[in-house]
Amino acid sequence: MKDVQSQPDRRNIYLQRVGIKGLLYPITVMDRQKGFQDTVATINMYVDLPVQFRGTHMSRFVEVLNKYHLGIDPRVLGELLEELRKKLKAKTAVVEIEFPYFMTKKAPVTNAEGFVSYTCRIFGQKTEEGCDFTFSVGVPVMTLCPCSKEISDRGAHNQRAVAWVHVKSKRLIWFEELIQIAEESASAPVFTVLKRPDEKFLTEHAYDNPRFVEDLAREIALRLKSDKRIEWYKVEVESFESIHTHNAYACVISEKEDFSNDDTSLG
Ligand SMILES: Nc1nc2c(ncn2[C@@H]2O[C@H](COP(=O)(O)OP(=O)(O)OP(=O)(O)O)[C@@H](O)[C@H]2O)c(=O)[nH]1
Repeated sequence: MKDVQSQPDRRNIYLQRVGIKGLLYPITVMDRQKGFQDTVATINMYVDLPVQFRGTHMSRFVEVLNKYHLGIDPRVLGELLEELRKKLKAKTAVVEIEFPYFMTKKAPVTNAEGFVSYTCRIFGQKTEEGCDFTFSVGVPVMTLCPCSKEISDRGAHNQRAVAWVHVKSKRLIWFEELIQIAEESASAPVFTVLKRPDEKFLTEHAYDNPRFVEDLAREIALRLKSDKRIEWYKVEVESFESIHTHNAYACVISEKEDFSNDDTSLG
């Protein structure tokens, strides 16, 4: 059978990224409470393609993933990326993994339990220089507006928001730790199961902790800045404003790195 992908190409155009996108795949991730958690990921995998090749060998991406998809952690991902580079004769290999991560949360007053899902992302890149990983988690929270509270005789507009926390770190940081930082920094966390006593508590707790999106981004950044394990961070807060047709947004990127490392654009 002719191997079209291996045919020479004469257009002299280097392709930074070729590969597969949107692969739904079962994975196992580390879980601080239970050891491991099975979930379903959407995976993108890319390599670079030198000018002389017509196409990459797409079947090899999934062949490599088949060997490594259990126990997704940085060591395993480093080996997966190195094997991709070798199998596809590439200089750079990239993997992007997004998955729902479930934690059981107890309501603040009644301890009623329910699963809350958090969107987690792992970005990994391997070049001749080495390996680079960014871990991200989107945390749903509540924000209550400080201005609305200050100027109104009664009440204050409040809404759900999402705080995206992106970190590069020297040592393992649990997603649970980043989730806790975001929830403690917001006006209030959000839950799946809430009884009336819980609802009363959260309503009053949020009112006592008003937060602009700027406040929440800064509060989270302060906590990340003081964590010696963290080499780089980016915090994005987007609040789904209850009184606007648009959202409010704030972003802070750690001053340690330039923006070129910013492989965490949302969407
Ligand atoms: N490079 C490339 N491959 C594509 C594209 N669209 C589909 N493919 C598929 O990629 C698959 C080929 O993958 P390869 O890994 O080259 O398959 P193979 O040559 O049998 O496997 P190897 O012997 O490992 O190279 C086929 O199913 C192609 O149809 C494309 O746009 N670009």
